[in-house]
Amino acid sequence: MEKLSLEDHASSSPAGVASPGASGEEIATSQSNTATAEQPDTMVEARNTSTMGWGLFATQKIPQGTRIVSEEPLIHVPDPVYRTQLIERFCAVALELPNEKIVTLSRLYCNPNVLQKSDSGDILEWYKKNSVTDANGEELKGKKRQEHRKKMLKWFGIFCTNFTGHIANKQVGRGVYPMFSRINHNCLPNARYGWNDTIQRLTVHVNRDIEKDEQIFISYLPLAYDARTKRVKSLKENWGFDCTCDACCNPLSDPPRIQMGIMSDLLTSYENKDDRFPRLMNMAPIQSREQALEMTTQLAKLMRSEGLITMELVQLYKSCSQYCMWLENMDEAMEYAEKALDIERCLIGPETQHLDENVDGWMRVLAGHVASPNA
Ligand SMILES: C[S@@+](CC[C@H](N)C(=O)[O-])C[C@H]1O[C@@H](n2cnc3c(N)ncnc32)[C@H](O)[C@@H]1O
Repeated sequence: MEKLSLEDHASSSPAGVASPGASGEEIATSQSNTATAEQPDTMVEARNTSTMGWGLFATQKIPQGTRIVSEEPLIHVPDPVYRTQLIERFCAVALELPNEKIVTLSRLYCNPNVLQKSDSGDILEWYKKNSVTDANGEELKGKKRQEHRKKMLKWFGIFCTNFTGHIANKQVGRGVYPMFSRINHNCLPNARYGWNDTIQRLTVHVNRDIEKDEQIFISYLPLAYDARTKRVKSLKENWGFDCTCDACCNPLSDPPRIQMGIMSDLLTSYENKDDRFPRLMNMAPIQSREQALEMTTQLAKLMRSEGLITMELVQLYKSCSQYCMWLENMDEAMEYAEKALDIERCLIGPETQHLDENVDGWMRVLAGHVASPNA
């Protein structure tokens, strides 16, 4: 794989600091982690940090593109239509979980902000309609039933704090993963996560070389281009913390992100043949494939110089490749496709059959076009 040249913007937290974490409980991550051939279970471990509760740390140097986590869900809840349905489904699934899984779940962090006022009442309603039994099959009554209900509310809070979307066994749902749940946020993440439908696992890959004892970070936010104030607000509202990452503390990191956002919106306007955004911004719209190629190349360059190695970058290189093909520059089309493939492999690994438009598929289209250019 081509070495992606990145500036090292890593923010690392002190390793092994003995101070109370968000959850304040000891965990043995190597037990909860499902190791695979690609994932030695010694490569990363959860450690307490001084400011972020638990975090995931590298126990050794890790080369860029390495899969550091590959997990099956601890719990899977089918996607609901509304909140009450989520609670009903969660309670039903949680009740069936084997004890060791409940123990693992209950050790994870619970962000108190995630629970809504109505949740406690909705759980009470569920308990009114359903019988709950103990390990011997005897129905829980009175105080025991009440205690169980309180625990259920806590487990639900933990679930809401840590779940991520997935498609387990062809069913769209939400899953909690023990190792993944310990990864903190950074607006300049050094890792990327995603559900891999091909191998039916949640995977995390590092997007640059990682030093021993460095903390692993993902981004909790969907878009890298958002400005600092927007990111800080969203993280506070949804995850309950004040982001103090380098990008949020340094006002100079804002102009490139804002610039990237504008470039991305201009490109979207061109692709959608909708000039409202450039008119609103009083900017010249993109008018030709040559201009679109130029702007996409610049945007990709800016992302790389900022250290943002994300799936957006894969899409940008793929678009560059597409524009080059339309402009009948097949050599460059292939070069951009290879760059896209390099980054896709780095962030997902080779198992990408589940993606509708993976780069392998695009390369086959390119090869077909070279074989019969007028097809
Ligand atoms: C999914 S958990 C991550 C692991 C968590 N730190 C733990 O102790 O298990 C998400 C929570 O971690 C904390 N967190 C994540 N990133 C953080 C950051 N950059 N700064 C401070 N707290 C952070 C917040 O409390 C957030 O709600």
